[in-house]
Amino acid sequence: MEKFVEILADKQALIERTLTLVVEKIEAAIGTRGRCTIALAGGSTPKPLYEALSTQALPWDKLEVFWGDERYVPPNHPDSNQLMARKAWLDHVPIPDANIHPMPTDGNDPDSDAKKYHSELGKVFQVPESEFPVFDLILLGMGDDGHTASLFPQTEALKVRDRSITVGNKDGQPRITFTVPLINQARCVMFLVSGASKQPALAQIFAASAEELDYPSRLIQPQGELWWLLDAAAGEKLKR
Ligand SMILES: O=C1O[C@H](COP(=O)(O)O)[C@@H](O)[C@H](O)[C@H]1O
Repeated sequence: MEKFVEILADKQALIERTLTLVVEKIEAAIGTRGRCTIALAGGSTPKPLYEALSTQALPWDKLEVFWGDERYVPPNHPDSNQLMARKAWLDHVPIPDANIHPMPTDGNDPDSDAKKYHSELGKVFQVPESEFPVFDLILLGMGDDGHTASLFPQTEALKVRDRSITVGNKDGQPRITFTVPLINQARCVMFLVSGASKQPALAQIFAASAEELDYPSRLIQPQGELWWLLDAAAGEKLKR
């Protein structure tokens, strides 16, 4: 793993730097492999990044878009990570619908929907279901509690090692999420973190030792590049 940590002056600088890196990674993947497989983060932090991506001229038909996690709500629900990314970015660029792979969340069976998405990954990546696909780029956020994707502290989802997709648990509510081994297979993982409320968790995640099950983002150690992109408010204490 190659690890990079950057602390940017403010949220705007964070978004601009991330935009540059994401465009570089997309172009490099398409140049090398003919397509780019990307997984998107939800939450509030990446929205301006997605808005900025919507203004770029990229070979959109070469992008295969997935989500790293999803709230278990219908796709038109205000909490849907898919809806946010579509409104901010995907609805504004000529990306074929077949290249957009939302997590199924409108049934009544999160376990079965997690299995369906696992199968969908196998088909798009053309790997047997027993193997973990290798994403070109996985975008992640981090919650104030150190969770990433829908891998929440002290939950069963953190221990899943035999499949790509599982059911997360946010205060008793199910979510669909990438598992740790799937994320760790990626060529590049980028954390995008903004705001002072993230400082306590970041201190634990960057500490020499801390309980991984309490701070799930510590479990993210990809075989490729790991980027931590922070604004000054989030990264202030890490500078000292
Ligand atoms: O619930 C979620 O939270 C995290 C962090 O979100 P943020 O609002 O603090 O940026 C996010 O990465 C995840 O995808 C989302 O479902």
